[in-house]
Amino acid sequence: MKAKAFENELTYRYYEETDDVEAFHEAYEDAVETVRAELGETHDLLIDGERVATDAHFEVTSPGDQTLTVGEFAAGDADDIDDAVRAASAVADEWEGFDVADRVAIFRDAAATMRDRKFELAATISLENGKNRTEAMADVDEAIDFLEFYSRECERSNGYDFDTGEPTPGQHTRNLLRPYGVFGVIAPFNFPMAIFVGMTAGALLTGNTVVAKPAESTPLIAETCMAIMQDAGLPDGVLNFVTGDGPNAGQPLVEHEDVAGVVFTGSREVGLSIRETFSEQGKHGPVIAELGGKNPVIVSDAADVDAAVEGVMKGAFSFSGQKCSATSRVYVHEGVYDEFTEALVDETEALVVGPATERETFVSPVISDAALERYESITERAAADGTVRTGGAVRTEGDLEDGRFVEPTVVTDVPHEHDLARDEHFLPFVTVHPIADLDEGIRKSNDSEYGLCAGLFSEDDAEIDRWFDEIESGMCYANRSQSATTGALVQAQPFGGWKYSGTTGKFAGGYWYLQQFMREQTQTRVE
Ligand SMILES: NC(=O)c1ccc[n+]([C@@H]2O[C@H](COP(=O)([O-])OP(=O)(O)OC[C@H]3O[C@@H](n4cnc5c(N)ncnc54)[C@H](O)[C@@H]3O)[C@@H](O)[C@H]2O)c1
Ligand SMILES: N[C@@H](CCC=O)C(=O)O
Repeated sequence: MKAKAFENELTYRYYEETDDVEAFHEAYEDAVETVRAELGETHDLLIDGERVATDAHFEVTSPGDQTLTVGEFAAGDADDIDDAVRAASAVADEWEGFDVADRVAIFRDAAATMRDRKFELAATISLENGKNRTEAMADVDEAIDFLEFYSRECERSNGYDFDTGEPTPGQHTRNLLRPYGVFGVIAPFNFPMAIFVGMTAGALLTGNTVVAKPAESTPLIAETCMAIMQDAGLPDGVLNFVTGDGPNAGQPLVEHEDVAGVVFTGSREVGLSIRETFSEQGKHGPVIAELGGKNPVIVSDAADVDAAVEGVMKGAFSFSGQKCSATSRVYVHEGVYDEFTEALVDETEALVVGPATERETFVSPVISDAALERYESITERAAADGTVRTGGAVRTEGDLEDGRFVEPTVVTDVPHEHDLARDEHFLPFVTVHPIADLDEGIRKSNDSEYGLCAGLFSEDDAEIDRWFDEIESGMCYANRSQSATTGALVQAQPFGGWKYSGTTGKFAGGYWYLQQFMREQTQTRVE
């Protein structure tokens, strides 16, 4: 059955197709200047529609230039979380009672505002989390797509409310999905707009109220999006916003007795600990968690090697590998291993490492000092236990001096069983391994606790069919030179993982996502 067409927001592609790429760059660069001039403010929480100041604050600086203060943000704690959850509980019945058309209208209005302000939003993302301009705009586009797609799905299903008829005379029946109550939304830094907006809208459109906590390194774009949704007409208390860190704001949110469900995207460790907490507390509501990946790509001897090199390079190094979907291990048929590896090294060495806002930059900064230290540690181990074919150094020259810049790194000669090829590093770091045949590639690809994204390069249809059948992965891409494993589009490529890459087996941006935020009820009235 064919799904109803959905038009994705594809901003950069639109400018390319209309032969007006220069206009894209000018609009973005103007927006960077405007946003930069407004950075450095102090930001409060939002609870019950009111701005709430805290005594303690934390500073966020730009990863590409740590002398640039993005802002001072309220350090929310357990008391703030309690106030926010109480506010969300107080309006839960009222919000559930909203007509689905009225809820949808609010989120469509928010999508329209984001569309109008997309260059400002992309510039904010670049300055706050270090994404280059095309990656930042893709983040904005995906947020708009989530709002439009989830709105369409709520409308199409009449808010998941069905008149199930009169099965026997006099029994009038209705089957519907109803919200759980208050949802905690806990977001990661790496898609600070799309994932924050997508999870928040998922919970709210389905009639839950929300307390949202963004990642501590990206509160500004989250606050901007929260304000857009609030201004689009959300009643006070329906969406509450608490900035702060994991232990002091995230953990109390998860543990709060009136929080019925949590939607989380982030590391496996934190996601599983949230599920554990729910289980220990005897909570019955859902923990919808999208977690990490260790995404394999197979390059067969029947591959277009140039396409494979391009796909792996983009999959591994876009946004400096800080994507759960990043290509991180490549299994290459020994017949094309040398050709592939040498070309990958050449292409990687041609990539520009630089500030996110520079036009030529491909490899932008990494998010934190911890990420920088992790890079130093894994590249040292790669040099000791294998061969660093290119990369391996922290870059500090010229205008990179005040940022956290590292070289994209290609490593060979570490065994498939090595930690470097098994653990998620979330950095521009890829290992390449020779294989004898597709069997070995599939076996090694599947030999992982993760199952998020996978790629195959082969011109042989029988190999592709077999790989689709046998690969243990949520997202499977064959011959995708635009990126071997990253860059899913809402509706056509719903995003999620198997095994430890997710807790529910249902994917964001897909047809079975929203139902997770609701529980079923059957009503029978005898007249
Ligand atoms: N599968 C997906 O769709 C997907 C998408 C994006 C990122 N990710 C994963 O996210 C990770 C990177 O993001 P990150 O570094 O922001 O992840 P993280 O787990 O460190 O943090 C995510 C969020 O959890 C909060 N948090 C931390 N400790 C907490 C606790 N004890 N209780 C409650 N909340 C807590 C953080 O403050 C942050 O808001 C990677 O593992 C990546 O693979 C997965
Ligand atoms: N949805 C994004 C990844 C989100 C996680 O980091 C992609 O498809 O690349």
